[in-house]
Amino acid sequence: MRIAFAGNPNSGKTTMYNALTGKNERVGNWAGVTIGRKESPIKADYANTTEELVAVDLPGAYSMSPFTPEESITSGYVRDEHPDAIINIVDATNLSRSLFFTTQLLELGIPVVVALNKSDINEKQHTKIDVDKLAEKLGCPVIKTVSTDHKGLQDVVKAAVSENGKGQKAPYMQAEINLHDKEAVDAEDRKRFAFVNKIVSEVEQREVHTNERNKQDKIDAVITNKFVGIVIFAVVMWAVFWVSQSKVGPWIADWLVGWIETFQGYVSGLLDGGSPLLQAILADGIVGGVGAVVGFLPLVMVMYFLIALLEDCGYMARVSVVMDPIFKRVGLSGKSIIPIIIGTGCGIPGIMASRTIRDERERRATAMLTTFMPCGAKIPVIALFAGAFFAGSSWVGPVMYFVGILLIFLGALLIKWITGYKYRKSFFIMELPNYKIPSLKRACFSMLERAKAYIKKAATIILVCNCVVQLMQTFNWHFQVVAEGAEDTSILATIASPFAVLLIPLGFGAWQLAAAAITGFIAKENVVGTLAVVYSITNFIDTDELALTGGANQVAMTMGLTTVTALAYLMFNLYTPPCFAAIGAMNSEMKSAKWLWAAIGLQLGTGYTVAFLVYHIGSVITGAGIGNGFVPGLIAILCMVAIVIFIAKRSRKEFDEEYELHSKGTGATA
Ligand SMILES: Nc1nc2c(ncn2[C@@H]2O[C@H](COP(=O)(O)OP(=O)(O)OP(=O)(O)O)[C@@H](O)[C@H]2O)c(=O)[nH]1
Ligand SMILES: [Mg+2]
Repeated sequence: MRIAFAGNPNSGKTTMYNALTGKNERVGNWAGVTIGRKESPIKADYANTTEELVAVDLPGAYSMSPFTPEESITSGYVRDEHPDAIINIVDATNLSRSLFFTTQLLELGIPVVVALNKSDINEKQHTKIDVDKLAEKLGCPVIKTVSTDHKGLQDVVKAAVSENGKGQKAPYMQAEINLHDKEAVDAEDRKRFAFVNKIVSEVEQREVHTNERNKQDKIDAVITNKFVGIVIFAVVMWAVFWVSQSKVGPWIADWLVGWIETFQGYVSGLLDGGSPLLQAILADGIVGGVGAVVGFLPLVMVMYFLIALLEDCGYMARVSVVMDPIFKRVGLSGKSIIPIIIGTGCGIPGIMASRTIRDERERRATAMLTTFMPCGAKIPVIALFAGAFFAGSSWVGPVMYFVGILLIFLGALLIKWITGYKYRKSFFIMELPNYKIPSLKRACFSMLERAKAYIKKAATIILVCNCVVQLMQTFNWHFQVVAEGAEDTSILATIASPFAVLLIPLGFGAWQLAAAAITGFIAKENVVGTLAVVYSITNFIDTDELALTGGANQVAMTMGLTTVTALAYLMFNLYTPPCFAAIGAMNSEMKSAKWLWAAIGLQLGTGYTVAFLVYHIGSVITGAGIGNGFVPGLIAILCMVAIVIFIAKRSRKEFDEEYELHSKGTGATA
């Protein structure tokens, strides 16, 4: 028997699902946490039958007429796959809104059991709901539950089992209307609301006590204030970074890296005098590769832990509200801020977080732009260049984040311009959940969940690629070990050289730099490791900690970059496409080859243009005059601009035609 869990967003479906199945699916104190359907058997101690009961957790929905991809998953599932029963999780603190959906579910002919969840909050607020009367009005069993305390869950499951196969009479039936006729649908919805409100007025008794509500409203007035809200947000994010990047994170990282170094030394010792192939694969490739990633995994994890706390207490939902007006100007959504923040840890979970954005165009644009925000893997690259070329100046890091934000806004404007956004309506409905004390346990789970995406990348792509790069660096095309001083005969050098030519207009046409940038697409942290190896400066760069350990001047000299070209190269690495794993995540979120290629094109173009501008403008400012390859570089950029204009024109035309057709169809005037 399959039991579907359906209800409004943030009503506690996943909490109940986790309690009944023993799973650990993501729970969060904001609407739209669950984005896909999940299935698992209900534990035997909750099921009073020998039959196997399978629980199906669904994304939250306000209505059976889908408005978002998540809502269509839910309505599609209950309508087309006919579960044997539906447990409708109702947020008891918001009865009238929840029952709208309940009455729609009751029309489907599938047995429904209503779980009046969060009834603990109602008790605290002295709100009384007459359960028997509600059950009678709805024509289905109604049971009070507290999912977080596992209260009432057994009864709910029992009721669902005993309703199986029974007929229920829908209390309200929608008239036959044309579902494409917006006005008719609106009129029907209003009637349904009136019906629901009448029930609520009969079964619910609210004690008018506005104190607590007022307190929350007062806090919200400050936190979501247009100006103060942004300042608070900046301070909160600064604190998150400070704790995760310079306090707790590094302590744990140092400790872990110590262990891995010992292990790497041990493996190298075992292989000493053995085959260089094994040495390249095992000690440098595998152990070194994992070490590089594990080195800053703790930083990312501590950050995710703190973000999870912020989400759970209800703050992140407010941040979306504060940021919405700003993001809306450039055609994104207030919710875009969450992927961008998460993306500062790792682009993959960041891109995945864009899934909760309702509008498809906004969602794709967010997934496309999120990785302009420097991720954790880019921090070692920034640190190396700051150390070697800018005397460790503290402005380098913040400037890179600032430019990242700027590029996100500019990119969003460009996408808005290309896609003819002005014709489209944008909605922003973000319910503000109640504030609550965040759960440490849940923050741990959330942190592990997000870190998993990251670890998976480390265990697969980075590991394999690191091995391949190590091999390509160690051997030449005759598969002989490359002699010292002849590094430019290695496989890697010969592959990277043609790319280096393309980089001359950016001020860094050496094969070593091209090779490092290429390995950067595998994983950005590779840039540092590859530079260390190709320039034989491993004595100054710790390839495990990916950090400059001294000799900043020698490193700068060996690389042969000026401060201007170094800055151009750094920015090129930061703002060109992210690593392959993140591109893979982009692909699965965008679900459109056209958008994916557009994203890669945009990122390549942006990185190239930024580096070009920094190099040539920087050269002029520092008195060196226009740099090398200005004309070919300019031609390349003008070609890119021409392509963008061409695409924009074409898509504009399509939109104009579509819009004209649409306005004629509905009789509206443009
Ligand atoms: N006080 C109280 N809080 C609850 C209860 N059930 C769930 N919550 C909280 O409600 C919030 C939302 O829970 P989820 O299980 O993620 O809600 P959901 O319905 O799956 O949400 P979406 O996936 O976004 O549709 C979390 O902060 C839970 O801790 C309950 O019975 N009482
Ligand atoms: Mg959920």
